[in-house]
Amino acid sequence: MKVGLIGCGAIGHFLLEKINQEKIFPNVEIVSVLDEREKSQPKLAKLADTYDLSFFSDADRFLSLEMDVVVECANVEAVRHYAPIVLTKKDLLIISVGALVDRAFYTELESIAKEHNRKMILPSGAIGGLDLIQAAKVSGGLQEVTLITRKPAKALLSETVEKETIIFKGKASEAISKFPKNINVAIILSLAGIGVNETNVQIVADPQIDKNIHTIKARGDFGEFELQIANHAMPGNPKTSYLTALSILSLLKSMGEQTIIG
Ligand SMILES: NC(=O)C1=CN([C@@H]2O[C@H](COP(=O)(O)OP(=O)(O)OC[C@H]3O[C@@H](n4cnc5c(N)ncnc54)[C@H](O)[C@@H]3O)[C@@H](O)[C@H]2O)C=CC1
Ligand SMILES: O=C([O-])CC(=O)C(=O)O
Repeated sequence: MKVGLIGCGAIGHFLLEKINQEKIFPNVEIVSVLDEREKSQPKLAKLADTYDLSFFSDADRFLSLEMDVVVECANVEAVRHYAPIVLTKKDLLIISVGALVDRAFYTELESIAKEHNRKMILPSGAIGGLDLIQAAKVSGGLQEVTLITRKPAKALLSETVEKETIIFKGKASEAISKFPKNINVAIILSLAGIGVNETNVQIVADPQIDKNIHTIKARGDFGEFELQIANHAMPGNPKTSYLTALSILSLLKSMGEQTIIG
């Protein structure tokens, strides 16, 4: 399976290391990277050489390559900009799912994917339990979903705080507009569950912790559910949890398999 990346920061580098260098999947290879913000040409040339791939800052040339799936690991603006065009040509895995908070945009992407017989693939990212949330809502019986995200204060705030501080309390739709690089998890949880206008979100900046801790609580006809994930950060980006990159790897692996789990 040939993979293209949009964005080559902390997640992109990790995927290159695991897939192209360690070759953890025999039939998967990253063949190309688009990173329009990376202006350092020598750095690009070195990466292209190290990982044996093509590097582009031009989307048309990137998309003209043969690729089975494009993995977005850039940011929500990149999704808004590239997703409609990518989905006319390739399957697209989106990690900056915050861009899908806009219902009209999400519907537009779904209809482009349908028209061009492409798939839009949305990993669980830095959280888990989405299998349960989806099952719980399948016939309408999911009543309440809450996400409490606790991150190191320096990952969320430019100013210092002395003690834990609730910096946001509201719905997922508002949370992502205020913290687009920190709370994509609220949007994937909403898409799996009861939607961005119904999912409750609380964000806590905590100067005492060094992990990204997400607690999900749900209630419905199935019963009650609570799950807490204490994530290590990605080397290279304290805002991003390591599990996010693992969830992309895991989905890429499952795309080549016959059995579906979960
Ligand atoms: N769904 C989830 O659970 C999570 C999602 N995320 C998302 O993943 C994204 C990537 O995370 P990291 O790798 O840690 O970020 P990063 O900041 O280390 O890397 C992002 C890369 O994207 C590139 N980029 C920015 N705009 C671009 C554009 N328009 N076109 C092409 N490349 C562009 C930058 O140059 C940079 O190299 C985050 O911005 C966030 O939106 C992060 C954590 C959890
Ligand atoms: O990585 C995390 O723990 C969560 C995150 O940044 C996001 O959802 O955007």
